[in-house]
Amino acid sequence: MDHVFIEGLEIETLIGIYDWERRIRQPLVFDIEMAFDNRIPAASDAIADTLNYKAVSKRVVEYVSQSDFGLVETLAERVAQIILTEFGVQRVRLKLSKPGAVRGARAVGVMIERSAS
Ligand SMILES: Nc1nc2c(c(=O)[nH]1)N=C([C@H](O)[C@@H](O)CO)CN2
Repeated sequence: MDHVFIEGLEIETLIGIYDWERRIRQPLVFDIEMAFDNRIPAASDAIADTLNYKAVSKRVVEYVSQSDFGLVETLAERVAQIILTEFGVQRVRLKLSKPGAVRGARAVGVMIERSAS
């Protein structure tokens, strides 16, 4: 299966379960893989025939930067649903990393894979 991907998309937002986290903004990093048949846009060489990674990135930044969830799990699910429903993607794999949240770890977070129903 072919994919359009977005790697290392860093977005600052309000996220976390602790009181001190409710008062600051923290960086999150998104790695996103979206199933998409590469042969369709390759046949026409037209941006209209592809899954536009710039448009998806813009929408994810807009949503995440205005969100204020406690858990990374909740945010990951919401972003995956936006990609499936608003961009007509059949399957999305999403890794949400919270760098610096745990001392000694480069990042922690979740990885999910969801399909359009
Ligand atoms: N599975 C999760 N574990 C934890 C989360 C989370 O969102 N999902 N969040 C926290 C805190 O907000 C943490 O990131 C602060 O350092 C702890 N565990």
